[in-house]
Amino acid sequence: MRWFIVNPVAGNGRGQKVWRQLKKIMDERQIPYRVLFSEQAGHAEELARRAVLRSDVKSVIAVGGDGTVHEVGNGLVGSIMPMGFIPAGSGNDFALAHRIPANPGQALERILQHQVRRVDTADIDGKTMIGFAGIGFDGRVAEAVNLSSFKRWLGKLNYIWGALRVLRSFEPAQVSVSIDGKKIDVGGVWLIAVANNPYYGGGMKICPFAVNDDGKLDICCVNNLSRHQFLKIFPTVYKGVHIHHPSVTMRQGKEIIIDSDTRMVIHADGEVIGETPLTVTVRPRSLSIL
Ligand SMILES: Nc1ncnc2c1ncn2[C@@H]1O[C@H](COP(=O)(O)OP(=O)(O)OP(=O)(O)O)[C@@H](O)[C@H]1O
Repeated sequence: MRWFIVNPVAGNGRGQKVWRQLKKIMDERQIPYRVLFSEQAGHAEELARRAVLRSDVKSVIAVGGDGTVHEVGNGLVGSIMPMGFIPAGSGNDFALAHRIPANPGQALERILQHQVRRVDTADIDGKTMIGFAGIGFDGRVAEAVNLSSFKRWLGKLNYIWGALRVLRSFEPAQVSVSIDGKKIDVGGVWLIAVANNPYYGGGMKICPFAVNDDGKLDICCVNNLSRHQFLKIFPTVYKGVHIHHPSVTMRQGKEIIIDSDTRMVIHADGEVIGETPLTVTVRPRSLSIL
């Protein structure tokens, strides 16, 4: 039996609408399933953990946005239970990275084919990042977006709205970064992104060469920029050409330890999970996806 974990509030209620379409298809084709709705933040992870303990569950299908992928993935990581994803959120970067169709019927079709792949995730002090994480500016953007009452109306523009809002007050920090044991001190840091997938923030190609089963994390560090310069390179991230800017450094590694002189917010898959200091460690091929 397949379990659907539906976030009804994802994408301004799109989760609920998408579920109605999926239900119709599953019922018409008489495919056995069970549906569970997440009732609050963290609930989808708990439901996914429950599925892992059952021998009658063939796959767990997350219906929502990247936050739902984050929660369901946290519940399944380390197990062999495959995760399917039907995009119904506002950003859907996981879908973009895995070429999952935006059309719910087509995305379901792919899941029903049940082709399992193992992908890397990363541990961040006990929490799991599925696709991407960010420290600094984009942590603050995730915080602003998740607290905002406009979130439901803006869709993909959320992140741009959040970025413009945070830009006014953001102060870069002095950061120490250790990648696989090599430590460097970096001044004027705006953000450090760590990624398994190229996309985040609703289609920004922050780490354009990230590969999700290579056992390595891609790192993008942006530092030493004025507010004006930062605003200027921001749009170039959509095409991934920001990597040529002298203030952008790209690296790869398996373990990244970051500390900063002032508090920096951390997000994983768009969900705020804490503040610096932090240790990010790759977990090679630790999640099965469909
Ligand atoms: N029943 C619920 N009521 C309120 N919040 C919920 C409920 N179920 C899940 N959540 C929370 O909803 C948040 C947003 O979910 P999700 O990220 O899937 O959608 P989204 O924000 O629309 O999409 P995206 O992250 O792709 O922009 C998550 O933080 C999740 O914990």
